[in-house]
Amino acid sequence: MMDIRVKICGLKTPQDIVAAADAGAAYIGFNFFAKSPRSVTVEEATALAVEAPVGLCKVALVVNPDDAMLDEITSAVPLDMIQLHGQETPERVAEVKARYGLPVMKVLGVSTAEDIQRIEAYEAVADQILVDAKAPKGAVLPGGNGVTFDWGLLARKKYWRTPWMLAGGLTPENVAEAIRVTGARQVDVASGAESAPGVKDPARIRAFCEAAGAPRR
Ligand SMILES: O=C(O)c1ccccc1N[C@@H]1O[C@H](COP(=O)(O)O)[C@@H](O)[C@H]1O
Repeated sequence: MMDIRVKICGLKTPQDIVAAADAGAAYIGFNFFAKSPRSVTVEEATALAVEAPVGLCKVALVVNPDDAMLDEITSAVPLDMIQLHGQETPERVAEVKARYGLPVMKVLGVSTAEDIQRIEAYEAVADQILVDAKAPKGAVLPGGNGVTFDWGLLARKKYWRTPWMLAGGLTPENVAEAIRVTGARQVDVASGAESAPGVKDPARIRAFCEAAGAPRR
């Protein structure tokens, strides 16, 4: 069986990074959305990223960032990928890729079949697509809400032009079923690996990676 690549998102402490690396995660995410309980400052992310084990893909999660914000983050934090988690257009995705020379993962929220069609326009420009649940109406956060969507919608998308990752309410308890239904080879978790909002739980990180089928360390 092929290994699944896991992203643990919203890491805030050196212990979180050790737990993710030991559990076999392939990606770690630093969240720069200030309203999130998982957010870190540029200084905090820099300190975490410089100590992260070589080989872990370090991802900056940003929401509708302007160039000034991205300039500040990318000039300080050693990063491997930018995750655009807002309403960025395909043109903006291409612009960010060209300006910063980093792979870009564009997030698209899904709740209906039409949302799946919207993905196509981004496959031509993004290096990866992250498919997340749409945020509930009135939610403060555009992601990280712990809500799932109908995974059957994704099972019907047969052809992908670019690597993609599944997110949205994934937990150690449901991730194996989500992978089975969608055929995802990469999965992402934020709240499902926590004991309280913004507090990662090493046991849940380990359980998530094991249930997903991440390579054992
Ligand atoms: O995690 C957050 O707080 C967050 C805030 C703003 C945008 C995105 C955010 N998280 C991303 O959303 C997915 C799904 O989260 P969850 O697992 O349902 O809690 C997560 O993997 C992050 O990439």
